[in-house]
Amino acid sequence: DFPAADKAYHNYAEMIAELDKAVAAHPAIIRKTSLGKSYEGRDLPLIKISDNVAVDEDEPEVLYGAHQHAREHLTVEMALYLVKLYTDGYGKDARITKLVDGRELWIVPDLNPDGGEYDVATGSYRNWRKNRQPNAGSGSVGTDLNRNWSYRFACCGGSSDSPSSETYHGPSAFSAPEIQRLRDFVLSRRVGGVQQIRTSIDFHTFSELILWPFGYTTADTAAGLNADQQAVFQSLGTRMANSNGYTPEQSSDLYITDGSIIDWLWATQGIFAYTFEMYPGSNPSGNGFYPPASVITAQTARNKEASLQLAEFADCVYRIIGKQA
Ligand SMILES: CC(C)C[C@H](NS(N)(=O)=O)C(=O)O
Ligand SMILES: [Ca+2]
Ligand SMILES: [Ca+2]
Ligand SMILES: [Zn+2]
Repeated sequence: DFPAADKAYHNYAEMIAELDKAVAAHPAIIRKTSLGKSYEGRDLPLIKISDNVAVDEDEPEVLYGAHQHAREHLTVEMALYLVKLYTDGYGKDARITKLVDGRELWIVPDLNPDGGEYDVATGSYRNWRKNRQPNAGSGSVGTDLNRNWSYRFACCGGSSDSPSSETYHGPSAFSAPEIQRLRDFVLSRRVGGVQQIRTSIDFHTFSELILWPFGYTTADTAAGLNADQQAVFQSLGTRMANSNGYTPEQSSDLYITDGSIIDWLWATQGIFAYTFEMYPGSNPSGNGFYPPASVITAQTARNKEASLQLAEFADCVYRIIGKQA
């Protein structure tokens, strides 16, 4: 479990219990199902929040994801914050109510439960990043889930071929079961050949950044990402950054990554997908991946406005540059 001082962070069982509490309290608007299982067999919970939640209605869909990287525990707290925001606010806050009535909101609170549990298993942090899948022919364990997506997989020096590396991309794209499960869910949201999910945030820590595609190239525009689309990404990214004080930039401005989730979500599904790197902004005296539990409330609420904007623009993201699709 987490070190005693950090007990306010939710371990896997506590996270599941928190989700079940929300479902019990608001059954008309929230439903918990599953993406399937992690490598070690843990359930990967999938949350849907919407009016008539059991019905697939013709409403723009939004995906919030968290915890691809094990040590980035604050992102699980961010996902739980969003669950509470959209359920406790329903029927009370007009803006929240309008979104829950007019959108279908998907939240994946924990894509890497095996890594997260391993990181805290001894009561002292292990600084673990990857999943817990063994690598054939190697003593090293784990694939970097944010390098295992298939778009431009291992193309450009943005990941490692070495199983012992923190950014090991895995033996092939989609080799990690957790990534297969999230891929399958996103593909299942193609209805009549049209992807219903319009916008997405993948939460990470740290550095306080809002990042948009592409990660695999420093070029602002490229095949599959034209000037209008780049302008949309930049405009919405900047607007969200104005609300939370993060720095908005193209993902590759930080460093080149290949096989990342947002490149796949955009290039293959046309989803306006962002990576949020949360608090802290820089590496303090300690370890930036383990901020004290005392910051959870402020640093999750800090992303309220941006999270709502992402959902509000999901009906037509091009509106933000004054255009239609
Ligand atoms: C999304 C990219 C550009 C940054 C991310 N950084 S993290 N969250 O692993 O420290 C990563 O390396 O996956
Ligand atoms: Ca609905
Ligand atoms: Ca729908
Ligand atoms: Zn990360």
